[in-house]
Amino acid sequence: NGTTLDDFEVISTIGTGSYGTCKKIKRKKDGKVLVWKELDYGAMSETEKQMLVSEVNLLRELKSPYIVKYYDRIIDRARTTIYIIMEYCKGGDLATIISRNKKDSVYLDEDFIWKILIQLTQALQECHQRKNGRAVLHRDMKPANVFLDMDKNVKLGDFGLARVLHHETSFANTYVGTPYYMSPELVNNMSYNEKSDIWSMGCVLYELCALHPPFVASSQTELNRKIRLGDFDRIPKRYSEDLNTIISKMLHIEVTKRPSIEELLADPIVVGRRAKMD
Ligand SMILES: CNC(=O)c1c(C)[nH]c(/C=C2\C(=O)Nc3ccc(Cl)cc32)c1C
Repeated sequence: NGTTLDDFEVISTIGTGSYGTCKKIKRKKDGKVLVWKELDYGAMSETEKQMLVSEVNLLRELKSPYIVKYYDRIIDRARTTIYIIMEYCKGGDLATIISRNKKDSVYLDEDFIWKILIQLTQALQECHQRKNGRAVLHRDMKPANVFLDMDKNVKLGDFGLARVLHHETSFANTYVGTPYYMSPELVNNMSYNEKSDIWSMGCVLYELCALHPPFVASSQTELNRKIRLGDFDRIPKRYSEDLNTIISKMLHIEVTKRPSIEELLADPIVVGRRAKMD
């Protein structure tokens, strides 16, 4: 592709994480506002670079109104940096929204939470539909990886990139943040599967209601114990039994009892709510 860095103007830096830096940019030819993620692959092994390439290619394949749109990529060999150009999500990330509402002690509206529930489920449906045999598991669904566009529609971001960068050997593995959203099967060192994404989605939706994760502890060991037990308080009473029922189903500690994406979308409660929204 003929895209170069000169085709864009950097407006501001949005965030910096273990993955690299996210910047708000403007495309000069038409003024369109986008973002790019700058990833320095200088310290990556050949394997990690291959993984990064395949993750970016997967991102290109995923087409859903509820997944951040991939536009292009630029490779600057002189700076060993890859720039991944994606859509701008004006509403920001759910982690910021949750912490702001928590600070102001303001609960989020139930309708807003249902909209996120339904759109996140549809985003995962796109991921789990096997792409040429490969299911793209998100692996790192958490409030900081769920974004909103200017109409407050969900944009699921940060796919396998997180996995590539948390690849044990890369520097990015300097462990940041507590794994509140780790599923029981992962705590028990079993394999990650589609149902693990359902569990994480349940944690995100629970946190949107309660403004804190379902399982909180001051140590990893204590957190693992709580996750294994699977006991959590009901979401605040201002929220309906229907919402509590659906979120509780997603947080079933037994993988087999946890609904799949298809089962969630076919659940009468979800069907009923979607009918009211469309
Ligand atoms: C407080 N959060 C923000 O201000 C914010 C805004 C306005 N946008 C973002 C993030 C993204 C954004 O705007 N587009 C994105 C595409 C992919 C990924 Cl992984 C992230 C983004 C963030 C974190």
